[in-house]
Amino acid sequence: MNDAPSIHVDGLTKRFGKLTAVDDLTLQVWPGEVYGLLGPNGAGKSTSIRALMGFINPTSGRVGLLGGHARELEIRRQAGYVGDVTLDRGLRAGTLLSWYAGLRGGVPENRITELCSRLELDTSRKIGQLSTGNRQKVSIIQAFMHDPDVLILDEPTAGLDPLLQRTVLRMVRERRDAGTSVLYSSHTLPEVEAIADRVGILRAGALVREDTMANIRDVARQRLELRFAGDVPADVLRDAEGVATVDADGRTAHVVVDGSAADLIDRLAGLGVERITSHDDDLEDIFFEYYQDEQDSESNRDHTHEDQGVAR
Ligand SMILES: Nc1ncnc2c1ncn2[C@@H]1O[C@H](COP(=O)(O)OP(=O)(O)OP(=O)(O)O)[C@@H](O)[C@H]1O
Repeated sequence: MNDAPSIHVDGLTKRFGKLTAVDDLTLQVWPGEVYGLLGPNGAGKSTSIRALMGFINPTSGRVGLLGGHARELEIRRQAGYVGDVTLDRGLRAGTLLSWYAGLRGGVPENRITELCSRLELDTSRKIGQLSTGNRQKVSIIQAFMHDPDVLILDEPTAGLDPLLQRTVLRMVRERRDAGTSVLYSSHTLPEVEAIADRVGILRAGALVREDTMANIRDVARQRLELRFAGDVPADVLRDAEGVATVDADGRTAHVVVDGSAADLIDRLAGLGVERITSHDDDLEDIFFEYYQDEQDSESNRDHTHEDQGVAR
């Protein structure tokens, strides 16, 4: 890992009237890392990202990209952003992409063609005639076309079908492997789980948990369904390390394990297990804990809306 983060947010606070949208947020993203910013609607993800991009001024705290600020042209040239990108509806997609290429100091034509074909974008159509998903593709292509050193992606797969979502995740991984720092905001867990090396959970504007995806997986609960050839050896299962609960139902046992299932699997040898099913909701438990509380606190928050004149 390099010794300086490419993206840093230090004590960022953003208030809109009485509403604290972002509350003392601190995070760093290192070269070659994807940082997943996860949180329910209204948690403050977009506001943090807008401040990071220099579209709005922080109430307090500091933000930085590549040792400078996103408002500096040289820094902006090395950054890619997907989020509130306003696209000129009257222009053809191809013309707009060429214009973006010019802003970036020139991008080889075949790079743009390659991205358009990966995302299946028809560049001859006018932006105003494109569906939401196709407009999102234009936004993604302009962000990736110049192989940026930092990528700030605010819900980049919004409006895309599952196949294209996977293409975008693959594109993000390719940039990450090339050393790009990626801040990836999403409100869906499976997406963040699939892409992030580290994850920060934002709730009511504050970071309530930050950890590596690997650590979160290590402590996450697992729900296993074990089907035995004969009776369920419930006592053996209960004795295994990490096993929280065992429910026997005929020849099937429903077992909840905290963390590693290694000891349980060792003990199962020779006990006639015919089938093991793992339910993929282990991580969701962790996240739902936070989401649940968020719904309560959201309803208590003061939603004073002020137009702060977002600059683009
Ligand atoms: N210009 C603004 N004026 C007033 N309130 C605002 C403004 N922009 C955002 N907010 C409020 O700040 C809070 C955080 O919003 P933000 O858009 O950052 O959340 P988010 O996590 O990105 O949510 P989503 O997933 O829905 O995009 C919300 O309560 C929102 O209503």
